[in-house]
Amino acid sequence: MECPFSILTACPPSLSSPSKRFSYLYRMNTPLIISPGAEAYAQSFTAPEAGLLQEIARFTQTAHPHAHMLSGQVQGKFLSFISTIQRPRYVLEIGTFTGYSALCLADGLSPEGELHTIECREEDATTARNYFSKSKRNHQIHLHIGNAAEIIPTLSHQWDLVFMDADKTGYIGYYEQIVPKLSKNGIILADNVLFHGQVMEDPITGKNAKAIHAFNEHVKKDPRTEQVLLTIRDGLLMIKKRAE
Ligand SMILES: C[S@@+](CC[C@H](N)C(=O)[O-])C[C@H]1O[C@@H](n2cnc3c(N)ncnc32)[C@H](O)[C@@H]1O
Repeated sequence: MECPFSILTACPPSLSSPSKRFSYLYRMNTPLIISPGAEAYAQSFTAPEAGLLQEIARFTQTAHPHAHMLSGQVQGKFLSFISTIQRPRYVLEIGTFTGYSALCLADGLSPEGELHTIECREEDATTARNYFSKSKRNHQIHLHIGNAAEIIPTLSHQWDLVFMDADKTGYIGYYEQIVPKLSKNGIILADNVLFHGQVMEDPITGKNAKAIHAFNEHVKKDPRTEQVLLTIRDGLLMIKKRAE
């Protein structure tokens, strides 16, 4: 009997072969490090997305050639939970894409809070801006267009919550820019730290997987912080300052 949360139920019935189903799930934001069945099960037992997030996800999955970059429902809800529990004043996101994760991170902003999100691709920034304008948080969202490494030093806030989700070779640099500006109970969440499982290869061959592994090592050795690597989606590294 077919498991109700197997790869089959997560795919349109027209996709008959396993390879077609895997490629469908990859495009639909399911990096294969987590089994597609487990991902489908997790999605079905995660609270549904708000209407605007559904709209962004639908648009991205049908119209964007890099739809797999979208955080998606499970990770998005996790970001939203952290934000609503923490009630941050200042949130930083590196890698806006079409705006999905930014709106999740904005969920818990305090009334005077600000979310700063950075995107280098004009086209994606325009898409995100359009969706932000439909959100009740629009007045609290500051979208910066350009290279994150140059923009971060121009922002003088103490960050309560940071989501790092851009070019993987930049992670160590972003981390070093952010740690001195992390608030006392601030949290950094770094995405794709399993890099589709490629960080576990020996030797690691891909440029991005190498950069991510170097980042994971860098954080592990840093006496200023401590971290937990969560196997959500493509891996999320949650980092905070060490208690003094
Ligand atoms: C994985 S996507 C972000 C996905 C988004 N956080 C979400 O969950 O929907 C990465 C984004 O980072 C942007 N990006 C890559 N390098 C960048 C850089 N150096 N500065 C700013 N944005 C960058 C890319 O254009 C892309 O839109």
